[in-house]
Amino acid sequence: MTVLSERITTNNNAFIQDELTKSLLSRSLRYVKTGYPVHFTGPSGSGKTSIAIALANKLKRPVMVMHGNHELDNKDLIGSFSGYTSSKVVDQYVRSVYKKDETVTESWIDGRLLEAVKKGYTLIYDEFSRSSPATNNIFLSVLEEGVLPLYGLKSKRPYVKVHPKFKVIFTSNPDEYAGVYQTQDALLDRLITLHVGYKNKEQEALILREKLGVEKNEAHIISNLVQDLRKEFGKRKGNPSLRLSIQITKIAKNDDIPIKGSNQDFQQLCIDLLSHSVVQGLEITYEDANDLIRELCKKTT
Ligand SMILES: Nc1ncnc2c1ncn2[C@@H]1O[C@H](COP(=O)(O)OP(=O)(O)OP(=O)(O)O)[C@@H](O)[C@H]1O
Repeated sequence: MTVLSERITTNNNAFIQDELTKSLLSRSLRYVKTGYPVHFTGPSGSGKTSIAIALANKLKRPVMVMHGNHELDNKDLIGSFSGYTSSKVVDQYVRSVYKKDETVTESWIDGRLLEAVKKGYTLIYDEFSRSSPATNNIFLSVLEEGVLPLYGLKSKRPYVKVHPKFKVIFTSNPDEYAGVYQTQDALLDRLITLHVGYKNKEQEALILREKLGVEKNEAHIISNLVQDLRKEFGKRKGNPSLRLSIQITKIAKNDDIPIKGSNQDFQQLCIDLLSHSVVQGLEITYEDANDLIRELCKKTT
């Protein structure tokens, strides 16, 4: 279980807000505060999880992060019995009298959703569409009726009431819906879905500068290169993401590789980090992908 109790402070983890991001964050905060769960959707590495964490931090409650996956089930969400505990009292106050009192109780461990719902945490349900619809169904009662049904829990009450401060923020990648689980319309109908797209050149360069402390022209070289590659991709899937721009910048900075399109070490670094996605996305050979990346690097100088 991941409970993020500290606010993000280090520069590396800084959440950089350009005008668009600021606006998205303040609009989503308004919706969450009014009681509507927000769902950030967009391609891989576009910043969905980062904005979800930034939004959760604004709510100033403990934050719990849960990652969707096909094995997640009601036991993970509600909880389960983990075994038995027994206690024994032996009373031999009077030597000739032996009295034994033994109690055996099943021990229960709260699941993540139950804990968050009871304690009023902010739950980030990252990549929720990777979990099966049967698992996600439980969110319908939480969001609609404000109760969490306690299947399998041998308690007198069949549900717990949702804490008034409990909030949930969802993220998903629409590219992953195909071939995985179809997102349930009933659940989506209860969420305010906001699209998080790739940043433009300026936004991406700003993040590289402020997060990693590179010079303005260096940040632009990397953001231009990645943006030019995105143009080559057009509407194809697997576009190079902000995550890749960050990786290139971090490695170049860490290893003193000059961030210059004409520098061979820099070109090689870009080839190493970008060629696989270029081969997959553009369906070309590694040789062609390497040539393309090298040419685009040279253009950035
Ligand atoms: N506004 C921002 N400021 C600083 N860093 C950011 C910002 N947005 C995204 N990042 C960084 O970009 C990278 C990708 O972001 P993130 O993990 O949030 O994307 P994602 O859309 O959730 O990706 P995935 O779908 O692959 O999980 C991370 O390293 C994150 O720290």
